[in-house]
Amino acid sequence: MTKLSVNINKVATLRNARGGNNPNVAQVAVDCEAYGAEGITVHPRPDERHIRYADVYTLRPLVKTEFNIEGYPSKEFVDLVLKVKPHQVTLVPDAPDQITSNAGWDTKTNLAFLTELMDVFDEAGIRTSIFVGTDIPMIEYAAKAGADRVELYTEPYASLYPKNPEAAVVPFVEAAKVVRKLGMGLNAGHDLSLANLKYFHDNIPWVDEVSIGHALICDALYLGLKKTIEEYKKCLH
Ligand SMILES: CC(=O)[C@@H](O)[C@H](O)COP(=O)(O)O
Ligand SMILES: NCC(=O)COP(=O)(O)O
Repeated sequence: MTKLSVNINKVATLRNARGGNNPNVAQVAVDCEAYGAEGITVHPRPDERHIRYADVYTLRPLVKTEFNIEGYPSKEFVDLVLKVKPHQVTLVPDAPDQITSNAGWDTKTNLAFLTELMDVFDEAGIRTSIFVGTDIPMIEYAAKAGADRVELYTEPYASLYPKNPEAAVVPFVEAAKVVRKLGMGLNAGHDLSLANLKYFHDNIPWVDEVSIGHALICDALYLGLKKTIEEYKKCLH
């Protein structure tokens, strides 16, 4: 079964626009779970332009499904994750001022750095995931670093999908097969949407979890949050 983890960054973006507490990010997380989300993802960035470090502490006792914290492993981020102890931490190689994630790790160059981090999080009992592209050696080095899972960066799939779905998914199927062979769990995310999720899942039904934020929150403007989550879950069956 593939779990749907809702990334609530964009809910925080809207809240931050006025400086108050509307929408209430914590309540939205609770409601996402009530509507069927099997996880909540947050990606705190150094400028706190959406999810703030304080939100992460607030959310921890409220999230009853799976809490996934994504981000670049700066000292502040690692300290936050070790204090909050989510179910899963996903390491993403983003620069501090990056608009959004736009690549996976070079796991070969960063092998020593990532291995050390995997050890730290393992010791704290937190499942680890490394954000990677579909380049097979990058997946193999993520396994060498000791990651429990990888998260495939799906933006290249999402951008090619409207023109050529088959060509878009082929590298992801190949990468997903390697992940399975190496005995790691498989996550996927970035720009997944109601338009492209079902085809992705039909081709890679063994994906453990997808984390979806931007498109899902946009769809919720039209469909409402409950119906939106139900529609995304239908794509995963
Ligand atoms: C790793 C990843 O693909 C997502 O976490 C994405 O970066 C969401 O972050 P933004 O909401 O800041 O775009
Ligand atoms: N890990 C990907 C994620 O959490 C959400 O990415 P997006 O759907 O906002 O592009």
